[in-house]
Amino acid sequence: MPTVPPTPRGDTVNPGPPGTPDGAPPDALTVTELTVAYGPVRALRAVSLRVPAGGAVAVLGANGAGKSTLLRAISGVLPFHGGEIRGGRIEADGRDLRGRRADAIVADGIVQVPEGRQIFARMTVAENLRAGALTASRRGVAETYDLVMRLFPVLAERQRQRAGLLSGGEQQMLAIGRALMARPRLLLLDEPSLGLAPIVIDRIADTIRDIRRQDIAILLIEQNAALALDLASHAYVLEVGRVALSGPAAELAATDEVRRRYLGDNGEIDDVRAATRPLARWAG
Ligand SMILES: Nc1ncnc2c1ncn2[C@@H]1O[C@H](COP(=O)(O)OP(=O)(O)OP(=O)(O)O)[C@@H](O)[C@H]1O
Repeated sequence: MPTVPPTPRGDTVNPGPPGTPDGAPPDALTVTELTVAYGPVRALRAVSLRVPAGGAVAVLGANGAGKSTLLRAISGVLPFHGGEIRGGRIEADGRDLRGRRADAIVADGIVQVPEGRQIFARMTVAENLRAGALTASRRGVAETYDLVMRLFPVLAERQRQRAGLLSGGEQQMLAIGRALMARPRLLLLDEPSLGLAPIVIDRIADTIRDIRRQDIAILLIEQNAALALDLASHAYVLEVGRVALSGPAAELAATDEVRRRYLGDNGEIDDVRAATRPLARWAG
């Protein structure tokens, strides 16, 4: 798995990879004033956000806020009408993604784990994983496969099993593992906790933390705000297609609005403590 090399800041003789003026790696993703419409329905209005290299950013929002539309536009399956999306592999120096095909964007290093997993049920676990490597160069596939086996021991035990026989949590792990096989620089996660039991969500959350340690940036879309704010260092709140709030995750989690609307703070202080307990760990 390639990692983002540390870049010597301020070194004018060897500024490292192309990127920001101070030689830091370019952001994994920069979205500027993005506007997307479905016919007459404006789903996103001038949305701007960024995911730094190796960073984890969450997008929160109620049903219909535009979260899935944002991911679809980034991954190239939905054309966008206004604004700009830049990102991808470090060598591409923040490539403009307008008009690029979805498979080219995967090859650029931006890989989505779709909502509802969408694994190939009749194929084995190993075949699903290898399918994820189809757009990646052949070099390094075996190493990446080994990394996925280490990250997901449960998949290692079931490599020959048909994917349709896995539990919901295991299928989610397989979907994430398959995305990792494309060796992303940025992983787009669409509602990874959806429909899973709390104990399984904890395991998925641990895996997402492990992935962050591989220097892979993450953009996480979640309705489970407590989980998203726990995993991410920065978050954006979408409301009816616009960014209503953004900031460091721990700060957002402390705002009245986020507590009331997204963390279930209805004045019952015990519930709030339970919902925000993991945040204190991250804030510290
Ligand atoms: N294919 C479509 N055709 C027309 N309108 C759509 C389509 N998909 C989404 N929309 C509309 O775009 C807006 C944003 O939807 P989107 O699915 O991106 O929201 P979301 O935040 O992901 O919500 P959810 O979690 O319910 O999927 C909503 O008003 C929705 O009704």
